[in-house]
Amino acid sequence: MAQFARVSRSVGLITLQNPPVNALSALARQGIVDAVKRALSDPKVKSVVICGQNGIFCGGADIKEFGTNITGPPLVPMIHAIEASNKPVVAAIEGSAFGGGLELALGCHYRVAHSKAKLGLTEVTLGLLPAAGGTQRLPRLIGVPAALNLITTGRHVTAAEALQLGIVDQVTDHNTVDEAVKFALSVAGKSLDARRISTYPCPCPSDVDALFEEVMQKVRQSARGAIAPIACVQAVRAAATLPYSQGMEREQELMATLFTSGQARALQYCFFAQRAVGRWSMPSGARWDTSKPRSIHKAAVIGLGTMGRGIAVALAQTGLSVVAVETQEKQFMEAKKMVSGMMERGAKRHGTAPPLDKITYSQNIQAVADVDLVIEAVFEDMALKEKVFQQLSTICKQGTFLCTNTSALDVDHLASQTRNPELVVGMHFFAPAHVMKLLEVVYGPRSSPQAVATAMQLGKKMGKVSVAVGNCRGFVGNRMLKPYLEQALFLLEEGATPELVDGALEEFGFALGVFKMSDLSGLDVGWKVRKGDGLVEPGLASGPSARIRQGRRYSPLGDLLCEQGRFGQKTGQGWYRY
Ligand SMILES: CCCCCC/C=C/CC(=O)SCCNC(=O)CCNC(=O)[C@H](O)C(C)(C)COP(=O)(O)OP(=O)(O)OC[C@H]1O[C@@H](n2cnc3c(N)ncnc32)[C@H](O)[C@@H]1OP(=O)(O)O
Repeated sequence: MAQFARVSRSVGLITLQNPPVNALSALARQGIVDAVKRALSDPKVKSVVICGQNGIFCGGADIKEFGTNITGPPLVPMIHAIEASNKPVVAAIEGSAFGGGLELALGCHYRVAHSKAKLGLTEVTLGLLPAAGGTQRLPRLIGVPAALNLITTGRHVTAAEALQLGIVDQVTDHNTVDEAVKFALSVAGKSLDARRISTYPCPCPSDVDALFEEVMQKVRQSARGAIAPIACVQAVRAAATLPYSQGMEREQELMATLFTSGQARALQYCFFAQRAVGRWSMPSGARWDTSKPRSIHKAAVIGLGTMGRGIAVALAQTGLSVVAVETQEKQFMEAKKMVSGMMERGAKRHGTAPPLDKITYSQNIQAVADVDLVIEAVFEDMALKEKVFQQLSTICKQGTFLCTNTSALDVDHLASQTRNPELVVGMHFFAPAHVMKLLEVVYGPRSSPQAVATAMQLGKKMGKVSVAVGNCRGFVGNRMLKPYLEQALFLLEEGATPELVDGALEEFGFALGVFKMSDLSGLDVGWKVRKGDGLVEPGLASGPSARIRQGRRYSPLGDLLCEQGRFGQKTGQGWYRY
């Protein structure tokens, strides 16, 4: 799992070989330990380069090993042995160096990265902390504030930023291993005293207490119930206030509390689940690996209400040309302003230019004639959607994929309104569509594998976690949401306020409470669906009997709000007043 070779006469080249991401499994760690021993004991080897095969340095510890009886050499002593080596060790970073992979690189004396490489201590995203010395070495290398930022968020930095921060010593556009070998030759025989990060003093501001107090407050607010970011701050605090060896002890102690936590297990489950959904299949036997998607360059969005606006922004941010169609004058003018504002705010956050020129607006549905894919996002009304699909079927060029953003309606019925039902799938986004990661790709019995593959690929390109689901009322996402919404309403009937329920959910870790989320999505959509399901019975006498529908407990509170025209943010009133 790690190959050793001598190159350029005096450089020991250790190549991690554990596809697909060179994760540090027990065998890989054993391979590294053996190869390092060999390099250090070979008198012809004057310096060492560690790299990963297939253009990726290392994706970190092997997450599949977590929760199992971990065997093989542990990471911490392995990295210490590399750092303690009296021959210079250079990490050649291509692709990714994440988690334990970056910690391995921080144990090396030098780091050379390819310009396209990404680096990060990503453990926090898996409910952990960088427990192979990462919380102790990174602050010593780049300072406490920058290290806190990286470790508590797990964000990926580019090679350029890593160079600026001082994480890497050289960035190259050429062959990284060749450059690292050259580098290794140039530093052979030089003193390593100033290159062992664990021996550095931790650069620390004078008022450590105030700094950590402030950071802890910020992290508590943004982490919302997550325990790993808090432990990350505590571990970095140990780096700032304790000698290295004691800091390491603290790091291990904190990791032990996280390692078996429910949060870590859930986040790791989520990591693999998000990858598993990419391996979709259909009842016909069509699969992700046998279905070829088509490239989409130009797309259209029909209907610029709450969802349509978000979808248009998400498509434009992906770099696609977008035709945004809204036939109602008032909504059209409002949407144009809102969409531009959304793109400007997004661009400001990312320090990029807003892709305003990617969207052309029209009040005429004929404007979609030459697009590769249409996403219909008109109001949740079957008759209206039927009409739109009939029109699209005649207007669009041959082969255009026709997608619906319906949250519950029958995709197959919509397909039957078109000449080419095989081109029809659902692309169901969640509000706000330019932010939320989940995308349901809904296939009907007539959807072609290519239509599904194309929608799945487009979703991935848009940064979404795309999940292929069958065609049934509410699909999967809204079926999961239903009991959650129901229980929230029952809490109101039992005396809670929307604010109280939302507060508890947000404290638990939800980005938005259920009532705020419903106001954002629009209450009228669910109302329409409930009417379609025969659940809405206006004018019923109050009291317990009115609260049983179709044999189950039912709360009409959402319906009562909608009867008053309170549809959420878009009407200025919903569960809250705006
Ligand atoms: C007491 C114990 C002490 C331990 C102390 C040390 C602790 C260290 C903690 C860590 O290092 S935790 C791991 C940190 N690493 C990460 O967060 C990186 C996770 N991976 C990624 O972000 C991405 O996979 C990638 C590396 C950027 C590659 O992305 P890409 O889109 O190219 O491919 P994917 O589809 O995501 O992955 C391909 C394939 O590889 C599997 N995989 C990825 N990373 C790991 C990993 N670290 N361990 C095991 N398996 C990994 C992934 O599941 C995919 O597999 P599949 O079968 O094809 O689904």
